[in-house]
Amino acid sequence: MHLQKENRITKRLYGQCDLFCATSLFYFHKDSVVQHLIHQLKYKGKEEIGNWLGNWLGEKIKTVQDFQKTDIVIPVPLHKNKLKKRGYNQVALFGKCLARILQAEYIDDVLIKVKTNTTQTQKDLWSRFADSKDIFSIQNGDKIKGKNVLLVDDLITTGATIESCYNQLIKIENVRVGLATMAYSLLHN
Ligand SMILES: O=P(O)(O)OC[C@H]1O[C@H](OP(=O)(O)OP(=O)(O)O)[C@H](O)[C@@H]1O
Repeated sequence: MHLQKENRITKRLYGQCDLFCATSLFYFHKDSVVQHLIHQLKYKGKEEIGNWLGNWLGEKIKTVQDFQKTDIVIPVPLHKNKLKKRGYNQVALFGKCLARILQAEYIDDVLIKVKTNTTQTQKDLWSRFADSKDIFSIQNGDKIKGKNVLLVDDLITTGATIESCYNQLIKIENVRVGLATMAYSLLHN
């Protein structure tokens, strides 16, 4: 997907997010190995899976011109309560690997999650968008002024989470946003 500037992700987010690059390492299907992997990473303490997936995707995108434009990698944040409970952000190692390989900076104190939403996983499309609105915010915005930011997450389903993050990031002057995720769900296509 990383080789096509227009791909399933940019099409899904068309009109919502204008991205300088977008890719996902895997497609996500219910009851698949990928679902199992992400489940282990998120809920079973297998944090190191993020490293492995980050290196894997990093090696694929490091020679692609659009991804080379990345200055900063920013993870979709967890709310502080969830971070405390889980012990780690499941996309942190993934993002750090991508930052290292793309020779970019990893920054996790600009985009923050200010409201808790209930897990997206059990919701219909409308609720996902309604509940994702205004749950993120920006602090220390100067750090990303004029930069190309690669936003990273584990999974895109409807794109509501990404759109909500995107809308915050572009509030900062001359920020451009790209996207890299571990998996992309075809469920809502
Ligand atoms: O594209 P979307 O429809 O927005 O869904 C994708 C989002 O849903 C999940 O988060 P969730 O808030 O459910 O995380 P949790 O499992 O930690 O509660 C996942 O980690 C993505 O961030």
